Amino acid sequence: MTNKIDPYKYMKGFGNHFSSEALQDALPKGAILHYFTNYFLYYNFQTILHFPLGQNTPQKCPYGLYAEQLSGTAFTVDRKNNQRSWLYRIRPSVCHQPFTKLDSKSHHIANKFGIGDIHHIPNQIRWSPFNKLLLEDNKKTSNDIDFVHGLHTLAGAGDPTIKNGLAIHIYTANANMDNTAFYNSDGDFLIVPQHGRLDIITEFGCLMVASNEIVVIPRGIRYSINFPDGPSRGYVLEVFGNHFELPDLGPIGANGLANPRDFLTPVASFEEKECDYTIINKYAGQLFVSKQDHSPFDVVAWHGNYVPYKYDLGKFNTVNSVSFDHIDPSIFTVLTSKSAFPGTAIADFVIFPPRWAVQEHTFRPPYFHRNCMSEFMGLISGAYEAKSEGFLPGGASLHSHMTPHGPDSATFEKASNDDLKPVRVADGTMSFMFESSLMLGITEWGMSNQVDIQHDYWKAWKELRNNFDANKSTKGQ
Ligand SMILES: O=C(O)Cc1cc(O)ccc1O
Ligand SMILES: [Fe+2]
Repeated sequence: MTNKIDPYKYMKGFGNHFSSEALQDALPKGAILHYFTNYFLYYNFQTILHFPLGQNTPQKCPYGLYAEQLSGTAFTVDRKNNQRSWLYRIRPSVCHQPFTKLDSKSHHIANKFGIGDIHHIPNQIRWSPFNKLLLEDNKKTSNDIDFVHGLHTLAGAGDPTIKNGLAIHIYTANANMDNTAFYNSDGDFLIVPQHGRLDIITEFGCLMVASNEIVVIPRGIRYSINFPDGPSRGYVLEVFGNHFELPDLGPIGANGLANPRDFLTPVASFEEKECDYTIINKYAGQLFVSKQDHSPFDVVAWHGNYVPYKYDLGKFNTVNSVSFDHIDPSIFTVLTSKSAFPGTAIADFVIFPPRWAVQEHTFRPPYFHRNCMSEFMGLISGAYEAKSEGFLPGGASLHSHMTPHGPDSATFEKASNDDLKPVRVADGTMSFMFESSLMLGITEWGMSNQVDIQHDYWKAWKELRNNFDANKSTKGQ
């Protein structure tokens, strides 16, 4: 049995406490045993009245469902940060056979990010689009790589076992996860599809996620991904610590950047399916597999604030300088996963959306800089304003701690001489940055010949000439 509700309906809001029922009254409304006295007729009777009382664990749940809590934060976390959802399901998740570990050779997920485990390199690094995987990976044909097996860890720092750190994965895949679901115990996935839509079935409902949208699936939530457009590619930012939240707005005020009501969470939708089902779990960077005899997507109703959600990057409300100078890219932060140090993220998800550039007497593209943070960038479509060539959709770059970088020679030359009228920047393009306070290292795979590292990337800045003339001052103009 499946419910008749359109599975791709969404509820709006970020951090809301949602309630959703695929069958009417599947959420426990609570029951109160009420002693009712009718003085006129001189008899007492007892009745059960149904009130809209928010009970989570009634003695018996509606429709014979099981109640199950999914905690996204410790029980004792302060109320404003506490995240949990209650799921009312045909069977509790515990109905599965024991997990067994998958051979690490059967997948490409890394679990060690320490010194000596992966490559920490101070050079500027750029990868051409990750194209090779579908054809060459493990000699598989282009017909049989699902999302989990198409995941390749490219970079990372920290350790999921101490809930501190992040990993960056690239996926290229085309096969549906038939009768297979995945959940991650290590961290939350922020998925950036670059090519091809993701048709995602989750315990909370279904999401269709296209390029220029992102989806966040917090740890523990089970899901399957299908690829309705065939071979697909994208980036994944996994954070091991705090969940993603909207950045504070400070002097910007109460509105702007990613507006909360543009985040979409699916409505409840379920299937009652008895069949051989495989559950894959990423646990401490290893994959474990378990069998069960039914679909895990059997949640008939749920309520809570620990949920998957998607966001259309085209809805980002961009702010920037309307006078002069290039403002730091933190103005483009969509979501952040905070560390224990105020203002210092484990990972910020930052985008560079199409916008107007109007700054006067200003070098408008990104400046030359060295940063105490790691900057990993990817390109969804179009071209990035700081690079005239070589940074391509589906490719990536990494500029690590204190690694100098900035506009390439051609961009510098052009922007130093441009007529500074108001212009559209990056029309039709979308690039993004995963910026981290941790020092990112690159995995064996990220350095291997299965990817295309552009070894001449350093030449992007080679043509920057010495323009110095001690006798010539333009007074900064
Ligand atoms: O390096 C990059 O291209 C990202 C970036 C963009 C920007 O506008 C300012 C600083 C910065 O690191
Ligand atoms: Fe940068």
